[in-house]
Amino acid sequence: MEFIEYPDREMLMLRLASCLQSDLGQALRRNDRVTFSVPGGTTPGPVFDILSDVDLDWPRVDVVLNDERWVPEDNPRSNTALLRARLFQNRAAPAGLIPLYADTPTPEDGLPGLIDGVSAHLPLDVVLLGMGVDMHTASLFPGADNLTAALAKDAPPLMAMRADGAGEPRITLTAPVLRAAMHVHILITGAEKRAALERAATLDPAEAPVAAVLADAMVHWAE
Ligand SMILES: O=C(O)[C@H](O)[C@@H](O)[C@H](O)[C@H](O)COP(=O)(O)O
Repeated sequence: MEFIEYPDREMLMLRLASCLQSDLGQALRRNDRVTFSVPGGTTPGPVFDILSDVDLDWPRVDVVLNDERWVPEDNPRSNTALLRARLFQNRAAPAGLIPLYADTPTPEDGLPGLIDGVSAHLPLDVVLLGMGVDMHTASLFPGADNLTAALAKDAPPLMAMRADGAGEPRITLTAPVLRAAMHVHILITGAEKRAALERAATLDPAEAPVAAVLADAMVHWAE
């Protein structure tokens, strides 16, 4: 794991966007199309704003969320809506979107079609992840009913997850798919998440799911 500390959040977002642009550009020189996986949540918006206007062959980039809450795009909790508002703008507007939501009553009903869609774009080339203070990443939550299955080497690429049993239904990329990416970046801010990340580095993924992807990750942090 490489840990990079930035003097402030503005510099963090600028330098991380530059790293991602470089990794994506490298992948585009090797492949006709590249797959870029990104988080939802409240932290990555500024990186998306910067990335949306960097010089890349965006029509050859396919974007897939790390995870999605099982809500339609008109719901304020939708990560897909976040991407449309903050990343699929400017030069990045023509990038492809690999869906992680389908209009079915439950995630389990939508999974087969979504798995087909994601599988056609594996392995991931560049992954940006967030992390919660509980050391979850994507929707791989400590204590989730099927976390063991989502961490297993033979996990399917996507699984339905619930944070704690009856929690909000979500769909998440699983640990082996995230770990197999050519470049893995983790974006965290604040002292609490730094402490949580340092703790996660000493724990098993069953207790700290982010530990499943730390080994080859580049962690980007500012206060
Ligand atoms: O759907 C989501 O919320 C994300 O994919 C999730 O894994 C996120 O990265 C962490 O929960 C951190 O979220 P914040 O950036 O809001 O702290």
